[in-house]
Amino acid sequence: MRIIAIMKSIEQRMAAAWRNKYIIRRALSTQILMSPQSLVSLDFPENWTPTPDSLRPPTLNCSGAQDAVTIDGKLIAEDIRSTVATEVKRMKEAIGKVPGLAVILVGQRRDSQTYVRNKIKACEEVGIKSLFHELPEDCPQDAVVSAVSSFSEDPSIHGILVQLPLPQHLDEVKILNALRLEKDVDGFHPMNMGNLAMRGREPLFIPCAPKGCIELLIRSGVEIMGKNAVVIGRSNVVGLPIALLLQRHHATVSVVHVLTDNPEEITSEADIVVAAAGVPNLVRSNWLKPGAVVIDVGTCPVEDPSSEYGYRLVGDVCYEEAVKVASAITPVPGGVGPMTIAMLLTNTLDSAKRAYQFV
Ligand SMILES: NC(=O)C1=CN([C@@H]2O[C@H](COP(=O)(O)OP(=O)(O)OC[C@H]3O[C@@H](n4cnc5c(N)ncnc54)[C@H](OP(=O)(O)O)[C@@H]3O)[C@@H](O)[C@H]2O)C=CC1
Ligand SMILES: Nc1nc(=O)c2c([nH]1)NC[C@@H]1CN(c3ccc(C(=O)N[C@@H](CCC(=O)O)C(=O)O)cc3)C=[N+]21
Ligand SMILES: [Mg+2]
Repeated sequence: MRIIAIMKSIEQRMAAAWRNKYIIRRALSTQILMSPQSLVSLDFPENWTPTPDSLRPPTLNCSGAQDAVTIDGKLIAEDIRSTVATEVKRMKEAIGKVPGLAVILVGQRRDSQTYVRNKIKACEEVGIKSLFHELPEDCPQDAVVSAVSSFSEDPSIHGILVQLPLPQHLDEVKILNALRLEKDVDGFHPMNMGNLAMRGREPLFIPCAPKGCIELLIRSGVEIMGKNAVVIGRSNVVGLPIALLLQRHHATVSVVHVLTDNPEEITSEADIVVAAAGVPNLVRSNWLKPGAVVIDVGTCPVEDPSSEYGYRLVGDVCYEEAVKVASAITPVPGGVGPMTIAMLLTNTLDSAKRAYQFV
């Protein structure tokens, strides 16, 4: 009996030692897992100046007595954009080429028009060439497919983005199939998603908003490894890839959706909450564990005659309540949105570097 007990205890200790070694090895290989070109960087860039807020690392399990730190996505995105600008300049000087992005917008959605405008403006600022192709709401399927196909053939274009959602009558799958894998800067191609999901494989591109969320967490000093993360939403473009990315960073991930029983109960167990449901103010204070880190991806346009374009953006998280409970939170606007655009720029730059074999 005694010998068995001793054997058991040695076995347990060995298992624990192995587990710790495994975790450390994993941490060290995170950079490889993510690959340098698929993430901007896991370290702070040299020219990054921390804000007073970001100097105060969000502490998990705090009492909630203090208001949450605001994670400034706009500031972090600006920093990434300036790094991209430097790289584009270096590329232009060395080989006389610049990255090119094609943006296809079908229809008249006001919010889509704003996002597309922001994307094109961001390209201009960093020296990426952008081509904007606008099509009417009622345009035939063939017209969209042929626009995608012609950009797929154009060697000066390294990224193609078809702004979603498309009008009802269009077949999203067929249209995105016309998009060359090497130019899928949105990361929506099944081959990119499959490689993101599988261990030991690397996608060519990681979807922009999910990649932006992870960058925000890393650059704010939030540890992901070993933490409970809850993703609200499971769409192909946001919820699913975020859940996959969090797993790559060794979080324990739950995904909550419309058919989930007691979503608030599950979410209130989370150290990290990523809300991507598209439901304004869905996440209330009772959904959150004190000290949780909250990333709000939701951008829901609501009528507001007093604002510039007749609407304003509302997040999935009730900010006023969450700020009292969480340890860190992203605002809407000024959180994930600007990061999504910054990641689009880095994906386009990476794609051009790959095309010209420029390091
Ligand atoms: N900031 C940014 O850069 C970006 C913001 N967005 C925003 O993110 C939000 C989500 O986008 P997207 O994924 O495309 O939206 P979808 O409508 O495609 O997906 C929404 C997901 O949320 C789930 N969901 C909806 N309502 C609830 C609820 N009450 N409780 C729990 N889960 C719910 C749905 O569940 P089910 O699957 O069961 O239907 C679905 O999986 C939108 O507001 C969008 O505008 C998107 C991209 C980038
Ligand atoms: N193929 C495709 N790729 C996308 O990446 C994609 C898409 N379709 N369809 C819609 C969603 C939404 N999305 C946003 C991008 C920028 C902001 C953004 O810049 N937001 C700013 C404010 C915007 C404003 O000026 O109103 C902010 O949150 O601070 C928001 C949301 C990308 N999406
Ligand atoms: Mg949708």
